[in-house]
Amino acid sequence: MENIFSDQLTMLRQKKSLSQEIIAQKLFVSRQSVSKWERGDAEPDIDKLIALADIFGVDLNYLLAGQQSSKELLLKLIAVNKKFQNPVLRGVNLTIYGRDRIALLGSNGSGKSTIVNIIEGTLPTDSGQVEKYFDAKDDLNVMPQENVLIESLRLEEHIVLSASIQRVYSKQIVHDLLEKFQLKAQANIKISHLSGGQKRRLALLLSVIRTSKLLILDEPTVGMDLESIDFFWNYMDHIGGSVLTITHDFNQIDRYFNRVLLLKNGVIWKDETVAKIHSNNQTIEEWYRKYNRNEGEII
Ligand SMILES: Nc1ncnc2c1ncn2[C@@H]1O[C@H](COP(=O)(O)OP(=O)(O)OP(=O)(O)O)[C@@H](O)[C@H]1O
Repeated sequence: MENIFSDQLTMLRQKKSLSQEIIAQKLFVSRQSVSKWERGDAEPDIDKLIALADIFGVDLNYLLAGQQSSKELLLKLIAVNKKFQNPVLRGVNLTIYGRDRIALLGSNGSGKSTIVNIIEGTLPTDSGQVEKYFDAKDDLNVMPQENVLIESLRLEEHIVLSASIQRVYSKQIVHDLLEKFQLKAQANIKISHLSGGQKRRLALLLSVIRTSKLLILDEPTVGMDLESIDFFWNYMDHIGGSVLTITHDFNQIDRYFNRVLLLKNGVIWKDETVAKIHSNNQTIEEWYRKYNRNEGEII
Protein backbone atom coordinates (compact mmCIF):
# COMPACT_ATOMS: atom_id res chain seq x y z
CA MET A 1 0.00 0.00 0.00
CA GLU A 2 2.84 2.42 0.87
CA ASN A 3 3.85 3.55 -2.58
CA ILE A 4 0.42 4.39 -3.91
CA PHE A 5 -0.74 5.86 -0.61
CA SER A 6 2.35 8.04 -0.21
CA ASP A 7 1.99 9.34 -3.79
CA GLN A 8 -1.71 9.97 -3.23
CA LEU A 9 -1.04 11.81 0.02
CA THR A 10 1.55 14.09 -1.58
CA MET A 11 -0.64 14.73 -4.61
CA LEU A 12 -3.84 15.44 -2.65
CA ARG A 13 -2.02 17.68 -0.15
CA GLN A 14 -0.50 19.72 -2.98
CA LYS A 15 -3.78 19.90 -4.86
CA LYS A 16 -5.35 21.45 -1.76
CA SER A 17 -2.25 23.67 -1.27
CA LEU A 18 -1.79 22.38 2.29
CA SER A 19 1.66 22.20 3.88
CA GLN A 20 2.87 19.15 5.78
CA GLU A 21 2.79 21.39 8.87
CA ILE A 22 -0.94 22.13 8.44
CA ILE A 23 -1.78 18.45 7.92
CA ALA A 24 0.25 17.59 11.02
CA GLN A 25 -1.63 20.17 13.08
CA LYS A 26 -5.01 18.91 11.90
CA LEU A 27 -4.10 15.33 12.83
CA PHE A 28 -2.24 16.15 16.06
CA VAL A 29 0.95 14.49 14.83
CA SER A 30 4.42 15.86 14.12
CA ARG A 31 5.37 17.25 10.71
CA GLN A 32 8.07 14.56 10.60
CA SER A 33 5.33 11.90 10.73
CA VAL A 34 3.61 13.38 7.68
CA SER A 35 6.93 13.56 5.92
CA LYS A 36 7.59 9.86 6.71
CA TRP A 37 4.16 8.90 5.34
CA GLU A 38 4.92 10.78 2.11
CA ARG A 39 8.30 9.08 1.77
CA GLY A 40 6.66 5.69 2.36
CA ASP A 41 8.76 5.10 5.50
CA ALA A 42 5.72 4.75 7.77
CA GLU A 43 1.94 4.44 7.57
CA PRO A 44 -0.71 6.27 9.58
CA ASP A 45 -3.26 4.47 11.80
CA ILE A 46 -6.72 3.86 10.39
CA ASP A 47 -8.26 6.77 12.35
CA LYS A 48 -5.68 9.12 10.83
CA LEU A 49 -6.39 7.68 7.37
CA ILE A 50 -10.10 8.37 7.81
CA ALA A 51 -9.33 11.90 8.98
CA LEU A 52 -7.05 12.44 5.95
CA ALA A 53 -9.74 11.22 3.54
CA ASP A 54 -12.08 13.69 5.22
CA ILE A 55 -9.63 16.60 4.91
CA PHE A 56 -9.14 15.92 1.18
CA GLY A 57 -12.81 15.15 0.52
CA VAL A 58 -12.06 11.77 -1.10
CA ASP A 59 -13.09 8.25 -0.19
CA LEU A 60 -10.70 5.96 1.61
CA ASN A 61 -10.16 3.68 -1.41
CA TYR A 62 -9.03 6.61 -3.48
CA LEU A 63 -6.66 7.80 -0.75
CA LEU A 64 -5.15 4.34 -0.31
CA ALA A 65 -5.09 2.96 -3.80
CA GLY A 66 -5.81 5.89 -6.09
CA GLN A 67 -8.84 4.08 -7.38
CA GLN A 68 -11.97 5.86 -8.43
CA SER A 69 -15.36 4.29 -8.22
CA SER A 70 -15.88 2.13 -11.31
CA LYS A 71 -19.42 3.49 -11.59
CA GLU A 72 -18.33 7.10 -11.86
CA LEU A 73 -19.29 8.50 -15.25
CA LEU A 74 -16.38 10.49 -16.67
CA LEU A 75 -17.08 11.18 -20.31
CA LYS A 76 -19.73 10.79 -22.96
CA LEU A 77 -19.39 11.34 -26.69
CA ILE A 78 -22.80 11.37 -28.34
CA ALA A 79 -23.20 11.12 -32.12
CA VAL A 80 -19.94 12.95 -32.78
CA ASN A 81 -19.20 13.80 -36.40
CA LYS A 82 -15.98 15.18 -37.84
CA LYS A 83 -15.01 15.76 -41.43
CA PHE A 84 -11.75 17.01 -42.92
CA GLN A 85 -11.50 16.53 -46.68
CA ASN A 86 -13.51 13.34 -46.10
CA PRO A 87 -15.76 12.30 -43.22
CA VAL A 88 -13.65 10.71 -40.44
CA LEU A 89 -16.07 10.33 -37.52
CA ARG A 90 -19.66 9.52 -38.47
CA GLY A 91 -21.62 9.37 -35.26
CA VAL A 92 -19.20 8.21 -32.57
CA ASN A 93 -20.83 7.18 -29.29
CA LEU A 94 -18.50 6.47 -26.40
CA THR A 95 -18.84 6.40 -22.62
CA ILE A 96 -15.90 6.25 -20.20
CA TYR A 97 -16.28 5.36 -16.53
CA GLY A 98 -13.95 5.59 -13.53
CA ARG A 99 -11.22 2.89 -13.50
CA ASP A 100 -11.74 1.98 -17.16
CA ARG A 101 -8.61 0.66 -18.85
CA ILE A 102 -9.47 1.12 -22.50
CA ALA A 103 -7.45 0.22 -25.58
CA LEU A 104 -8.66 2.16 -28.63
CA LEU A 105 -7.83 0.18 -31.76
CA GLY A 106 -8.33 0.91 -35.43
CA SER A 107 -6.44 1.08 -38.72
CA ASN A 108 -4.15 3.97 -39.61
CA GLY A 109 -6.25 7.00 -40.48
CA SER A 110 -9.44 5.61 -38.91
CA GLY A 111 -9.72 8.67 -36.63
CA LYS A 112 -8.26 7.59 -33.28
CA SER A 113 -6.16 10.73 -32.75
CA THR A 114 -9.10 12.80 -33.95
CA ILE A 115 -11.17 11.36 -31.08
CA VAL A 116 -8.36 12.16 -28.62
CA ASN A 117 -8.12 15.74 -29.89
CA ILE A 118 -11.87 16.17 -29.57
CA ILE A 119 -11.85 14.85 -25.98
CA GLU A 120 -8.89 17.10 -25.17
CA GLY A 121 -10.79 20.05 -26.59
CA THR A 122 -8.14 21.03 -29.14
CA LEU A 123 -10.41 20.12 -32.06
CA PRO A 124 -14.06 21.11 -32.44
CA THR A 125 -16.67 18.60 -33.57
CA ASP A 126 -18.86 19.30 -36.61
CA SER A 127 -21.86 18.03 -34.67
CA GLY A 128 -22.67 15.88 -31.66
CA GLN A 129 -22.03 16.31 -27.96
CA VAL A 130 -18.97 15.95 -25.75
CA GLU A 131 -19.97 15.72 -22.09
CA LYS A 132 -17.13 15.81 -19.57
CA TYR A 133 -17.96 14.98 -15.98
CA PHE A 134 -14.62 16.21 -14.67
CA ASP A 135 -12.65 19.42 -14.69
CA ALA A 136 -10.57 19.15 -17.87
CA LYS A 137 -8.11 21.73 -16.51
CA ASP A 138 -7.20 19.64 -13.46
CA ASP A 139 -8.25 16.08 -14.20
CA LEU A 140 -7.23 15.30 -17.76
CA ASN A 141 -3.67 14.33 -18.71
CA VAL A 142 -2.71 13.61 -22.30
CA MET A 143 0.45 12.12 -23.77
CA PRO A 144 0.20 13.07 -27.45
CA GLN A 145 1.46 10.99 -30.35
CA GLU A 146 4.04 13.64 -31.25
CA ASN A 147 6.27 14.75 -28.37
CA VAL A 148 5.54 18.33 -27.35
CA LEU A 149 8.88 19.17 -25.76
CA ILE A 150 10.88 22.39 -25.52
CA GLU A 151 14.09 21.23 -27.17
CA SER A 152 16.27 24.08 -25.83
CA LEU A 153 15.65 23.18 -22.17
CA ARG A 154 17.62 20.68 -20.14
CA LEU A 155 15.64 17.67 -19.00
CA GLU A 156 15.40 18.69 -15.33
CA GLU A 157 14.52 22.28 -16.26
CA HIS A 158 11.66 20.95 -18.36
CA ILE A 159 10.29 18.91 -15.45
CA VAL A 160 10.57 21.92 -13.12
CA LEU A 161 8.75 24.11 -15.64
CA SER A 162 5.94 21.62 -16.25
CA ALA A 163 5.53 20.89 -12.53
CA SER A 164 5.37 24.64 -11.80
CA ILE A 165 2.76 25.23 -14.51
CA GLN A 166 0.69 22.40 -13.03
CA ARG A 167 1.18 23.90 -9.54
CA VAL A 168 2.73 20.75 -8.05
CA TYR A 169 6.40 21.76 -8.06
CA SER A 170 8.69 20.78 -5.20
CA LYS A 171 12.36 19.76 -5.24
CA GLN A 172 11.32 16.40 -3.84
CA ILE A 173 8.81 15.74 -6.65
CA VAL A 174 11.39 16.47 -9.34
CA HIS A 175 13.93 14.26 -7.59
CA ASP A 176 11.40 11.42 -7.23
CA LEU A 177 10.31 11.66 -10.88
CA LEU A 178 13.89 11.55 -12.16
CA GLU A 179 14.48 8.44 -10.04
CA LYS A 180 11.21 6.75 -10.91
CA PHE A 181 11.64 7.28 -14.66
CA GLN A 182 15.33 6.40 -14.55
CA LEU A 183 16.31 9.71 -16.12
CA LYS A 184 18.62 10.98 -13.38
CA ALA A 185 21.75 10.56 -15.51
CA GLN A 186 20.16 12.73 -18.23
CA ALA A 187 18.97 15.51 -15.86
CA ASN A 188 21.38 18.10 -17.31
CA ILE A 189 21.20 17.05 -20.92
CA LYS A 190 19.42 19.28 -23.43
CA ILE A 191 16.18 17.79 -24.71
CA SER A 192 17.46 18.13 -28.28
CA HIS A 193 20.34 15.76 -27.39
CA LEU A 194 18.16 13.00 -25.88
CA SER A 195 17.50 9.79 -27.78
CA GLY A 196 14.04 9.16 -29.23
CA GLY A 197 13.23 6.64 -26.49
CA GLN A 198 14.40 8.99 -23.73
CA LYS A 199 12.21 11.76 -25.17
CA ARG A 200 9.23 9.40 -25.14
CA ARG A 201 9.96 8.47 -21.53
CA LEU A 202 10.14 12.17 -20.65
CA ALA A 203 6.87 12.83 -22.49
CA LEU A 204 5.23 10.14 -20.35
CA LEU A 205 6.75 11.61 -17.19
CA LEU A 206 5.42 15.08 -18.07
CA SER A 207 1.93 13.71 -18.68
CA VAL A 208 1.74 12.04 -15.26
CA ILE A 209 3.41 14.70 -13.07
CA ARG A 210 0.05 15.14 -11.40
CA THR A 211 -2.59 12.46 -11.09
CA SER A 212 -5.78 12.84 -13.08
CA LYS A 213 -9.20 11.25 -13.44
CA LEU A 214 -8.51 10.47 -17.09
CA LEU A 215 -5.16 9.81 -18.74
CA ILE A 216 -5.05 9.57 -22.53
CA LEU A 217 -2.02 8.06 -24.22
CA ASP A 218 -1.61 8.20 -28.00
CA GLU A 219 0.77 5.45 -29.19
CA PRO A 220 2.88 5.81 -26.01
CA THR A 221 5.41 3.04 -26.65
CA VAL A 222 6.28 3.84 -30.25
CA GLY A 223 10.03 4.57 -30.41
CA MET A 224 10.76 2.97 -27.03
CA ASP A 225 13.24 0.12 -26.67
CA LEU A 226 12.13 -3.14 -25.00
CA GLU A 227 13.40 -2.05 -21.60
CA SER A 228 11.46 1.23 -21.79
CA ILE A 229 8.35 -0.61 -22.99
CA ASP A 230 8.53 -2.93 -19.96
CA PHE A 231 9.08 0.08 -17.73
CA PHE A 232 6.09 1.82 -19.30
CA TRP A 233 3.63 -1.04 -18.75
CA ASN A 234 4.86 -1.67 -15.22
CA TYR A 235 4.44 2.00 -14.47
CA MET A 236 0.90 1.95 -15.85
CA ASP A 237 -0.04 -0.61 -13.20
CA HIS A 238 0.32 2.19 -10.64
CA ILE A 239 -1.95 4.67 -12.40
CA GLY A 240 -5.11 5.18 -10.37
CA GLY A 241 -7.55 6.95 -12.72
CA SER A 242 -9.09 5.83 -16.00
CA VAL A 243 -6.80 5.30 -18.96
CA LEU A 244 -7.60 5.48 -22.66
CA THR A 245 -4.68 4.27 -24.77
CA ILE A 246 -4.18 4.12 -28.50
CA THR A 247 -1.77 1.25 -28.96
CA HIS A 248 -1.02 -1.73 -31.11
CA ASP A 249 1.37 -3.21 -28.56
CA PHE A 250 -0.43 -6.54 -28.71
CA ASN A 251 2.17 -8.18 -26.48
CA GLN A 252 0.86 -6.19 -23.53
CA ILE A 253 -2.70 -5.39 -24.45
CA ASP A 254 -4.15 -8.62 -23.04
CA ARG A 255 -2.62 -8.00 -19.63
CA TYR A 256 -3.30 -4.37 -18.91
CA PHE A 257 -6.70 -3.41 -20.35
CA ASN A 258 -10.24 -4.33 -19.30
CA ARG A 259 -12.06 -2.90 -22.31
CA VAL A 260 -11.28 -2.69 -26.02
CA LEU A 261 -12.84 -0.36 -28.58
CA LEU A 262 -12.56 -0.84 -32.31
CA LEU A 263 -12.95 2.30 -34.41
CA LYS A 264 -13.99 1.40 -37.94
CA ASN A 265 -15.93 3.16 -40.70
CA GLY A 266 -16.14 6.28 -38.52
CA VAL A 267 -17.98 4.66 -35.61
CA ILE A 268 -17.16 2.57 -32.52
CA TRP A 269 -17.70 -0.68 -34.38
CA LYS A 270 -17.05 -2.88 -31.33
CA ASP A 271 -16.91 -2.15 -27.59
CA GLU A 272 -15.99 -5.32 -25.73
CA THR A 273 -14.65 -6.36 -22.34
CA VAL A 274 -11.32 -8.11 -22.35
CA ALA A 275 -12.80 -10.79 -20.07
CA LYS A 276 -15.39 -11.62 -22.72
CA ILE A 277 -12.78 -11.78 -25.49
CA HIS A 278 -10.62 -14.07 -23.36
CA SER A 279 -13.58 -16.24 -22.40
CA ASN A 280 -13.93 -17.05 -26.10
CA ASN A 281 -10.36 -18.31 -26.08
CA GLN A 282 -9.19 -15.38 -28.17
CA THR A 283 -6.34 -12.97 -27.73
CA ILE A 284 -7.14 -9.32 -28.36
CA GLU A 285 -4.93 -9.43 -31.45
CA GLU A 286 -7.03 -12.31 -32.88
CA TRP A 287 -10.24 -10.46 -31.98
CA TYR A 288 -8.93 -7.27 -33.60
CA ARG A 289 -7.90 -9.02 -36.81
CA LYS A 290 -11.26 -10.76 -37.02
CA TYR A 291 -13.39 -7.64 -36.66
CA ASN A 292 -11.13 -5.12 -38.39
CA ARG A 293 -10.86 -7.03 -41.65
CA ASN A 294 -12.66 -5.63 -44.66
CA GLU A 295 -16.04 -7.04 -45.60
CA GLY A 296 -15.71 -10.16 -47.70
CA GLU A 297 -12.04 -10.65 -46.80
CA ILE A 298 -11.24 -14.25 -45.97
CA ILE A 299 -8.78 -14.92 -43.15
N1 LIG B 1 -6.02 18.64 -39.27
C1 LIG B 1 -6.33 17.80 -40.24
N2 LIG B 1 -6.54 18.25 -41.49
C2 LIG B 1 -6.87 17.41 -42.50
N3 LIG B 1 -7.02 16.10 -42.35
C3 LIG B 1 -6.81 15.58 -41.12
C4 LIG B 1 -6.45 16.40 -40.01
N4 LIG B 1 -6.33 15.61 -38.92
C5 LIG B 1 -6.58 14.36 -39.34
N5 LIG B 1 -6.88 14.34 -40.64
C6 LIG B 1 -7.26 13.15 -41.43
O1 LIG B 1 -8.23 12.44 -40.71
C7 LIG B 1 -8.01 11.04 -40.82
C8 LIG B 1 -7.89 10.45 -39.41
O2 LIG B 1 -6.68 10.88 -38.83
P1 LIG B 1 -6.24 10.42 -37.38
O3 LIG B 1 -4.89 11.02 -37.13
O4 LIG B 1 -7.31 10.72 -36.42
O5 LIG B 1 -6.13 8.84 -37.57
P2 LIG B 1 -5.49 7.74 -36.62
O6 LIG B 1 -6.51 6.63 -36.52
O7 LIG B 1 -5.05 8.36 -35.35
O8 LIG B 1 -4.26 7.28 -37.50
P3 LIG B 1 -2.83 6.63 -37.11
O9 LIG B 1 -3.10 5.24 -36.60
O10 LIG B 1 -2.12 6.61 -38.43
O11 LIG B 1 -2.18 7.53 -36.10
C9 LIG B 1 -6.77 10.88 -41.68
O12 LIG B 1 -7.18 10.60 -43.00
C10 LIG B 1 -6.07 12.21 -41.61
O13 LIG B 1 -5.37 12.50 -42.78
